[in-house]
Amino acid sequence: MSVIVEQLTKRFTTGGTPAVSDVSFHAPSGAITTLLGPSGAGKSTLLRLIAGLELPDSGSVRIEGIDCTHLPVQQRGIGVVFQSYALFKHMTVRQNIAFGLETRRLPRADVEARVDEMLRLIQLEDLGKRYPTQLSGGQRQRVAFARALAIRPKLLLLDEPFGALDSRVRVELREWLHSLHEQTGVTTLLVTHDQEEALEISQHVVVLSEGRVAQAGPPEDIYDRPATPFVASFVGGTSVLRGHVRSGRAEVGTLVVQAPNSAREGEAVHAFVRPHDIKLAKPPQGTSEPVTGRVERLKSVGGYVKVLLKLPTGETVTVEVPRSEFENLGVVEGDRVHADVRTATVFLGDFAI
Ligand SMILES: Nc1ncnc2c1ncn2[C@@H]1O[C@H](COP(=O)(O)OP(=O)(O)OP(=O)(O)O)[C@@H](O)[C@H]1O
Repeated sequence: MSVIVEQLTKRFTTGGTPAVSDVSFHAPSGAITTLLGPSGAGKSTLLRLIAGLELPDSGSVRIEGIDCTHLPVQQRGIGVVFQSYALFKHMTVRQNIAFGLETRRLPRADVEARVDEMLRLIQLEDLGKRYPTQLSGGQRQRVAFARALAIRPKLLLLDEPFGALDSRVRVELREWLHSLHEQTGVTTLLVTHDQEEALEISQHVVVLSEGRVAQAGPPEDIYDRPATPFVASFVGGTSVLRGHVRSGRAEVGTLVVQAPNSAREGEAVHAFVRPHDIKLAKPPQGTSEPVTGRVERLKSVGGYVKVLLKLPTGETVTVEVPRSEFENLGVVEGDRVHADVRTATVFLGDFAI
């Protein structure tokens, strides 16, 4: 059960900028595919086009090999969960889960059995008689999943399903979705702007920017081998440094990193450096040897310390140092330090980001 989207374009205003522009991608069968991108990238519009809640100007959507581009929502075999719970307030949890089954006129006993199965799946067996207002946000969202899955959809579409929840519940439900997916194996498309969520729970990621696909592939590829400066800066909390190619290496500020093989002497470069890919060292006391930069700010964030390093060029680099390592380092704000870049992604050329 895969989804193939081909050259999909959608404009909301005639002659205006398309919300989705010539988008093609493949969501593999049985996998979780995330549509990842910043606000306004076109993620929800794309999901709504696949669901049949919007019609494209051009292009096609194929679900399980069938061209669904112009099929009504009910005939696409999909389940949808939105950010806002969208449960029926006047119905109990059981009635909400049964809703889709009843509209399909299934025998009563089959409906009851399926609702019981769904309540077990979402681990809310004891709450079937409650109304949505008597549930926590996380529980409501689990009911929304049960309702979407009850009809045995071929495809599950999730539009920021954890977006309205606090960060602790979000992380819990992320784990929960992972195991739910292991149990059901339903092909899933998840819209999120949260890169950690995308990298953690999906097997395939489609990064969108301004209505277009910036890169698609397994999460490791997106993280380790970003194809464009946009992907490199959007995924991984990178610092961007400008510089030039000198003797086959990229000199960015006081840092030196590997340049692409095709680099020409003197060519402009942008280096994208991840916060945990820099190693800091304090120069021995009393030496006047040149350093990489000065520690402008230190901020302890849970298990690591965020160090803002100011380079002589005026550029700043964010470095994340594990707490234990930071204590051995012994630096305070204002200290001058050495920095070594373990790895960086370098793009050639002069461009705006
Ligand atoms: N019904 C609509 N009418 C007009 N413009 C729309 C409509 N829906 C979306 N847009 C526009 O299309 C573009 C893409 O919006 P979309 O909601 O798909 O982005 P998104 O990536 O899901 O963003 P977010 O993460 O903020 O929800 C935006 O510029 C938005 O203003």
